[in-house]
Amino acid sequence: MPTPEPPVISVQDVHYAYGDVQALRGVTFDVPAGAFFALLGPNGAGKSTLVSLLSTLLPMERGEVRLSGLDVRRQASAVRRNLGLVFQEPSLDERLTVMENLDFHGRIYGLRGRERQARAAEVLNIVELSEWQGALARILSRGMKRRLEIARGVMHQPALLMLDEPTTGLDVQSRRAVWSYLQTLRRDTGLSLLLTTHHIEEAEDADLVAIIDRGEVLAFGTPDELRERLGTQVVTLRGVQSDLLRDLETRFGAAESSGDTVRLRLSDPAPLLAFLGPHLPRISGLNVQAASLEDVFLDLTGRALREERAGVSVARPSPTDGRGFQ
Ligand SMILES: Nc1ncnc2c1ncn2[C@@H]1O[C@H](COP(=O)(O)OP(=O)(O)OP(=O)(O)O)[C@@H](O)[C@H]1O
Repeated sequence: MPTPEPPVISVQDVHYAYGDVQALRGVTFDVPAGAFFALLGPNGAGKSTLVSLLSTLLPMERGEVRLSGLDVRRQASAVRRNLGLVFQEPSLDERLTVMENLDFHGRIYGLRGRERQARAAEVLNIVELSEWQGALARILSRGMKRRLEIARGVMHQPALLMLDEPTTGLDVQSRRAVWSYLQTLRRDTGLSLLLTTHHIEEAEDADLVAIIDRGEVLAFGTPDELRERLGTQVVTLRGVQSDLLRDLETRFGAAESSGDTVRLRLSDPAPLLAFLGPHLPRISGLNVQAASLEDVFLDLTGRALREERAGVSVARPSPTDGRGFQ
């Protein structure tokens, strides 16, 4: 019988501290090979620390991390060969052409002449940059640069491509293009993806999501499982006066309110909608939606991820800030 493929990521009871700051407190999960996995968490949750341990940029302290069965502690160089990185900050050599950027990367990973050329042509084709192969990287648009970084990230055929906020700074069209190429790569090569993002809608498309906060995994599962755990529809009402809010809370339980906007999470919104009928002339807006990952995040952490991220600035150097392996 063939041995089953090991998980592409296996994290077992991982702890990590920077001096007194406990960044990871016993993180455990497995991601099966071929999966698109999203790591969601607010600023300081421990995402970069986890990603750095996985990519061998930080030394392991306690616990075990494996990539496709390879131990990051004892098989670090094999782990690196199996890993592609796409950084948040641009990391191309702007003085080189599109093809030279790929060629250089291929050389670092020990790809031989003909194999290197063939592979470069293949990945350029996937991201639709073949016609630009002779152009200097400097003249490409932001979206094209990101596509080239993806092509470079998979040039050496890694098992896992790690993407740190890959669509930051891209317009909607370029963002869609990036995702379309990533999906093609997954379909054609069985590549696994690890995404860190604050665009929750990008995580909605993931096969598996981990929500991490203060160094702990609060939830792990498919987006549907996470939403089902919350078990709800979200009803948002606008223009709600305080007497109506009191009435709503008495009948339907605690509501979140901000100004005159009120949100209620209910497994069945029908009784609320029936109750609201006579009050409709008094409210200015009514919306019913299935719970989103944002709602799950809010429920678990008590904070909105968007708010968390809004004030974030990139002051602290990060292992995924574009410098790559030292
Ligand atoms: N080099 C460091 N020295 C001291 N503390 C650090 C260092 N790097 C991270 N930390 C702390 O460890 C915790 C986890 O940080 P980490 O960068 O892993 O979180 P994150 O989820 O990646 O956040 P971000 O989205 O801002 O990158 C935070 O409390 C952070 O302040």
